Amino acid sequence: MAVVWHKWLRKSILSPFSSRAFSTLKSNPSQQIIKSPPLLSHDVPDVWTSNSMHCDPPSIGECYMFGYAVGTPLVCRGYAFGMSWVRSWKHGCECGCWCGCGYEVRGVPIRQILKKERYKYKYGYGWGSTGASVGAGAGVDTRYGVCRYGKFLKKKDNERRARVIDGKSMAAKIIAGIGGEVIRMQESIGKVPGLAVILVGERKDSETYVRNKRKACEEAGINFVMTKLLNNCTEDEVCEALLRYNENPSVHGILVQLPLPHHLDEEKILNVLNLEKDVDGFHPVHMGNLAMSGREPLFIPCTPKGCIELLVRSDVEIMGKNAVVIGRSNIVGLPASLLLQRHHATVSTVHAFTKNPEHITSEADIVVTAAGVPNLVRGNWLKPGAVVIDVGTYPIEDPSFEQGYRLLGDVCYEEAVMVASAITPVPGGVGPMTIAMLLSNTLDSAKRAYNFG
Ligand SMILES: NC(=O)C1=CN([C@@H]2O[C@H](COP(=O)(O)OP(=O)(O)OC[C@H]3O[C@@H](n4cnc5c(N)ncnc54)[C@H](OP(=O)(O)O)[C@@H]3O)[C@@H](O)[C@H]2O)C=CC1
Ligand SMILES: Nc1nc(=O)c2c([nH]1)NC[C@@H]1CN(c3ccc(C(=O)N[C@@H](CCC(=O)O)C(=O)O)cc3)C=[N+]21
Repeated sequence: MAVVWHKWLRKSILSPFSSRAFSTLKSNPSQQIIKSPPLLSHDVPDVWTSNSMHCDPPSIGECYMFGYAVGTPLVCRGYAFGMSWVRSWKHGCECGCWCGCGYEVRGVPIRQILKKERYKYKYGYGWGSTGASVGAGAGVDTRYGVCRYGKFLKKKDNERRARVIDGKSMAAKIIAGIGGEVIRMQESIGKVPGLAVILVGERKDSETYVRNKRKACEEAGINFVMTKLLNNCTEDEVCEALLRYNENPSVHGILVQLPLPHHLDEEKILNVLNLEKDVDGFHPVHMGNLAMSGREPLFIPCTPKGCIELLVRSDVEIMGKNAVVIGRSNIVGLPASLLLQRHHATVSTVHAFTKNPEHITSEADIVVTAAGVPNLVRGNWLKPGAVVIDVGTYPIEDPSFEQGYRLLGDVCYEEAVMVASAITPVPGGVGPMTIAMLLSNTLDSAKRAYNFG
């Protein structure tokens, strides 16, 4: 492979690098949309952390390279690029190299990583080359942190950075308000709202989300109960637990934590849930009412409701704006589109079969993305000044984090923050608001049950 690389280098050394590299990248948008497998490992072998000129890939994957390197099968999925420059002046020259890649190195999704090397020679000419570091893709450079490149390089970091929409503190305020209402309820009628959660299996991320829900309930004074079932439990066991909560008058909201293990029929189970306690708002009756004008659903799904709250509380006008929702799932994308439409936005949907998603997205004033694909939305997908709500939460194993994993959003944050006017972080954006909305739905349900205004 090194031989091919050198041939190509000789042929291309005089060609202008950057425009070619980026236009090739741009004209191949499909390379940017690669769905990652679930729960990945961080093991990048040492060979990728050396910066030698040698680059025999240890295994075959997909890789696309630009600049002074050839498209080569490698362990890097997505794309990698490398480029060199030589700038000469009267008595010397400057040269250097950049290399980087996107998406995945040995299955590890990463933000755009860049290594930048720069050399100055006082006399004569020289060239910087990304050498084997290009050949090796950015696996070499995962240690160097997040890059800014191309047009993003030109902006100063502290200028034009988007406002960060702080979902965590917004949610804390909402939960405190709910707490106040719970006290009022308790003092007037001696009752408090109750939330029941059914958790099947041992997914670490689900356990964290449920733990966060319990903690929020405790803060607000909402009674929290949970049934934990084994991964291999039967449908009947789940339904029995559901039926018990359906009948229990001190439970006003029931949530079956998704995803369920594959052997369980989600639709069948959710159909058992009492409509008046379906605080997730997933039942077709709630969705139907959400979709039809002039009707009010009993419950609005928590995540899309949280997205709207984030926009409204950040003073982002929705009416008359172009909104793009990436994803069309029953629990996030579809209800988010319906809700935005209710708020009089003009809504486009982008999904896995959408052609030119970056073009559609780049016309949006508001982008809500819920695909579950890390780094799907790049800086150049966004209209300058757009507001970005990143719903995506993609867990990747990371032993350095307390829970053993960390979360990635759908948006390449470091790029988007230079283009957007406001953006939600992951974590700390939509997630906490989802929980606040769950509590709000539970409070509403209890108020309805006790006819308490
Ligand atoms: N922060 C929070 O509170 C919450 C976060 N989430 C997160 O949001 C994300 C989405 O969740 P959910 O809706 O349940 O996921 P689903 O997998 O059910 O749906 C994903 C949607 O994204 C679309 N999609 C997938 N890949 C692409 C792509 N490359 N380009 C464009 N569209 C794509 C799919 O299209 P198609 O329909 O064509 O397959 C589908 O409509 C996940 O990361 C999830 O963890 C979910 C709930 C709450
Ligand atoms: N029936 C059902 N209803 C849901 O609403 C539901 C579900 N199933 N299954 C999974 C998704 C996902 N979801 C999240 C909730 C909280 C955070 C959350 O608290 N996130 C924190 C970080 C959490 C962490 O540290 O891992 C944050 O973004 O700051 C994230 C995601 C609800 N969902």
